[in-house]
Amino acid sequence: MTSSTNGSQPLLSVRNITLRFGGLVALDDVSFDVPAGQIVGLIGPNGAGKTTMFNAITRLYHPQAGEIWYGGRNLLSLAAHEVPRLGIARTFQNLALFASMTVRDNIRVGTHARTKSDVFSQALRLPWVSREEREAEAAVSEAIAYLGLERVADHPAAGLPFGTLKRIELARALVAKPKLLLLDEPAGGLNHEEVSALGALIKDIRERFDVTVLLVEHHMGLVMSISEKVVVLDFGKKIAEGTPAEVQRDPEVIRAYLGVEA
Ligand SMILES: Nc1ncnc2c1ncn2[C@@H]1O[C@H](COP(=O)(O)OP(=O)(O)OP(=O)(O)O)[C@@H](O)[C@H]1O
Repeated sequence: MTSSTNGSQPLLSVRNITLRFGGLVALDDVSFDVPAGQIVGLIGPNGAGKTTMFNAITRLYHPQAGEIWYGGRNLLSLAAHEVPRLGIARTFQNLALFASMTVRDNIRVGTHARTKSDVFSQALRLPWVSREEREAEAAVSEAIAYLGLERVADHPAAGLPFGTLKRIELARALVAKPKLLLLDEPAGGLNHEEVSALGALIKDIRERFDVTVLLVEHHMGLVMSISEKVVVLDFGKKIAEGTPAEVQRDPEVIRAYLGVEA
């Protein structure tokens, strides 16, 4: 196994996570750190456990063992609904948008993670509620412009091209003002030009929004070109961790991908 080369503090620290579905061990004693400010790739063949790891971090799945530390808190002691308020946002492999809602309304859903108003304070029209609403609305418009969605902003999401839907999901994650952005196969279904534009976009997002990125992706060119560090899973186990160059020449990784001894 290779070592990673970084000096920054971890924003996310996954410690000895084991998660089983009945007899199937989807994650087997997996540990890794996501240093603050970095782009970290989480890769592995189909069924390796990548999405399961995202679902464990966001509390949709419940690991049987281990800890997930984020900014001094063990996420496993929290409920799923508490996670977005900590500044963790995600996109989904199979998109999770509301088809009949407009693009703008879909993106606005992401702002609920950052606002603190409830039905009572909204009903009373407390002054901070309208300020919060104005700020949220400005963030929605900013994300629409940043991701080039102005032309479709008032269209329903249904029927829009796949690449556009992916950008809408990204906009929805960004308006939540995340500190940690979990991207699940953002390049899936995109063409060659769209993938290279996406690489530049993810790097720009990291700078502009000051986020840390954990990226699940099958597109090796993308992962290797933008990640500072790559973690490799195979059949639920971590088989390698290191810089893209270290991981690419790791015999275990080559074996896992090619199915042959290196
Ligand atoms: N809800 C579930 N119930 C039962 N088994 C599951 C569930 N979710 C995932 N699995 C199983 O856990 C294993 C890991 O799946 P997971 O989706 O995390 O892999 P992945 O690395 O994301 O794969 P892919 O690259 O194909 O998306 C697989 O064997 C999968 O069938």
